[in-house]
Amino acid sequence: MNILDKIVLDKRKEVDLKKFIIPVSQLEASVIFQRPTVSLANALRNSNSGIIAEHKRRSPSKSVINQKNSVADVAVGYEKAGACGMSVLTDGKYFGGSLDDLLLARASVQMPLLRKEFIIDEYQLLEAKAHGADVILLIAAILTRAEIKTLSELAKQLHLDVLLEVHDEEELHKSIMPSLDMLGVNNRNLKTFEVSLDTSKTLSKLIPDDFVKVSESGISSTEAIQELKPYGYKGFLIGENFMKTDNPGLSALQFIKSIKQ
Ligand SMILES: O=C(O)c1ccccc1NCC(=O)[C@H](O)[C@H](O)COP(=O)(O)O
Repeated sequence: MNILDKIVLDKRKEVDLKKFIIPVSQLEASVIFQRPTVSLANALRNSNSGIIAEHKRRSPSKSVINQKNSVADVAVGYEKAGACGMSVLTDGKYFGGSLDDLLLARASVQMPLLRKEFIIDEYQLLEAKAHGADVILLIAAILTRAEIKTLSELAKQLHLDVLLEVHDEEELHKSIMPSLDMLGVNNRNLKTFEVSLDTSKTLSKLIPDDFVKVSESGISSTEAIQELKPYGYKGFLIGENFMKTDNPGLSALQFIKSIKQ
């Protein structure tokens, strides 16, 4: 069984249990649920850095990345650095994240927040909104076309942006539909965990111009950004490169400054 299959099996159990503990009515009644959302797609269209900076403690490919910095400090640092948005991993078992992380980030910054999660159920969209997310991630590798349609259309009704993530051509062809805002190409091969920017380069020409293109994973230098921009990428999702340092906000600041030079 591959890592995504394992994560999805655990996620199904987790979501089914959570529905009993916190009913939808309670999520919808929260004050934060009514908050107006901010579009990450628009922020990326109008930016010349395009950085989406991620809060990431650990991952299946790296057992320890950062256990030290608080999510609030990281969020404030990323916003001051000029990031277009922040990605907050909310999976506990594999990434050491939580919905509390999302809430703490929301309480600390105004920039668009992406709930980085393995979304398989409409309930998780309501949770995302009730914890301050502006954007949700849908991963083509774990969803059918019908599920992508249902989830993305609900997200749009909730005024959430949708970032759809693909790893290959087949996932891309299966997923394209008008209810998506951004198309993310993940450079990490989830079987080997190897990263290659060639994945973004190869798939870029197959992504229609109506979608904001985002390159995800394995970006560790400003040269990589300069290499990807001619392929039409407006967004760059970076986690480990910032989080592995003592001061992720400062690291993002230096990175963004050097892109703009
Ligand atoms: O990061 C992993 O090891 C991983 C494994 C299995 C599924 C997803 C995984 N990562 C999620 C992400 O998409 C990345 O955290 C994100 O793109 C940032 O990547 P990086 O800059 O390489 O930390």
